[in-house]
Amino acid sequence: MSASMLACPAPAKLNLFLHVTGRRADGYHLLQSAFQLIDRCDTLDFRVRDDGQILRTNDVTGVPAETDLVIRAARLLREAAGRPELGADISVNKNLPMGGGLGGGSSDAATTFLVLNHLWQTGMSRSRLMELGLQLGADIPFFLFGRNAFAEGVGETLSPLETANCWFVVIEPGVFVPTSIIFSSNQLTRDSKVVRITDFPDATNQIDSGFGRNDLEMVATRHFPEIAEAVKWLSKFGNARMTGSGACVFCAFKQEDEADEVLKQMPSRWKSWKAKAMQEHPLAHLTSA
Ligand SMILES: C[C@](O)(CO)[C@H](O)COP(=O)(O)OP(=O)(O)OC[C@H]1O[C@@H](n2ccc(N)nc2=O)[C@H](O)[C@@H]1O
Ligand SMILES: Nc1ncnc2c1ncn2[C@@H]1O[C@H](COP(=O)(O)OP(=O)(O)OP(=O)(O)O)[C@@H](O)[C@H]1O
Repeated sequence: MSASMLACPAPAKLNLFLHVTGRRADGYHLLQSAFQLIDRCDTLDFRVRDDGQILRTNDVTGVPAETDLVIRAARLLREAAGRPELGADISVNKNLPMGGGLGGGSSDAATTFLVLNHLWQTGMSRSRLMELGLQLGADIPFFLFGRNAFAEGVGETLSPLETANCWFVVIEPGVFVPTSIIFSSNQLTRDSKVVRITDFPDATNQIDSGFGRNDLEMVATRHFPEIAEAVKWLSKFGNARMTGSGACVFCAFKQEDEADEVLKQMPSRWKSWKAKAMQEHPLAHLTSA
């Protein structure tokens, strides 16, 4: 077997809103969130090996290969398939900031599951891959689900969601936010009222409605003033909020030129960019239901 797939995309996500509605006995939090795919991506290269070795072929700053979710996903898939002879060379080209709330590591892992399941011909269904993904991280099932979603549970109960075909301006405030610090804070409110998926506005009203909020934002902005500053600045142009557990901050716009205008005015101390909403994961076709 000498198959390969190069420059495979691992897109980012934004949490359009994120409510914490409770806490499970194991400490994990019950959430409700709208997950939106955007066209800003990491990319990964895969080359199949037949000697049972799974290797990362490049360095990723701050992520030793042993702890990389990509390597852990490949090993877990091989183990679940019971095929110890399967191997791969994988390179991970990072474009998404770590600890940014954009789900970069989770998306890299999901792309690994999708591509290796295809190249190795391990024949796992999408729902089986989602079960495996959840063992490595709460955001991974969403990227395997393949489309925008209303999420419940710890993020693993997913329903398809219609979202606006809009543009986003995203600010990287330049701080790394460890997710566990935000969730373990005693300042975090954990009692948001449970909403129904039908309460989420339809695609035409989403941008103006400003539905919901990100409950993690209050804690993150107290720990990291840089995030508070970015939210304050971007709020001049619309309904700006943080994604996931931070640090990135975003605002939606109906037209691309509105996003361009905001980027022109952006203070130079922040890295910032625009991205377009995507309706489908670019690799969704690689697996069946
Ligand atoms: C905040 C979100 O980004 C929203 O998309 C995700 O729920 C976080 O997902 P993730 O980064 O994949 O998180 P994981 O690696 O599974 O968990 C990191 C840590 O966050 C906390 N955690 C995470 C998810 C969740 N529903 N409740 C939690 O309390 C746990 O302390 C966990 O140890
Ligand atoms: N391939 C990977 N890319 C990035 N981070 C990885 C990867 N593998 C493991 N990690 C670890 O995961 C941590 C979080 O990275 P990630 O980019 O997923 O953050 P995030 O965008 O805040 O995620 P989330 O939105 O899921 O909270 C990093 O600090 C890193 O140690």
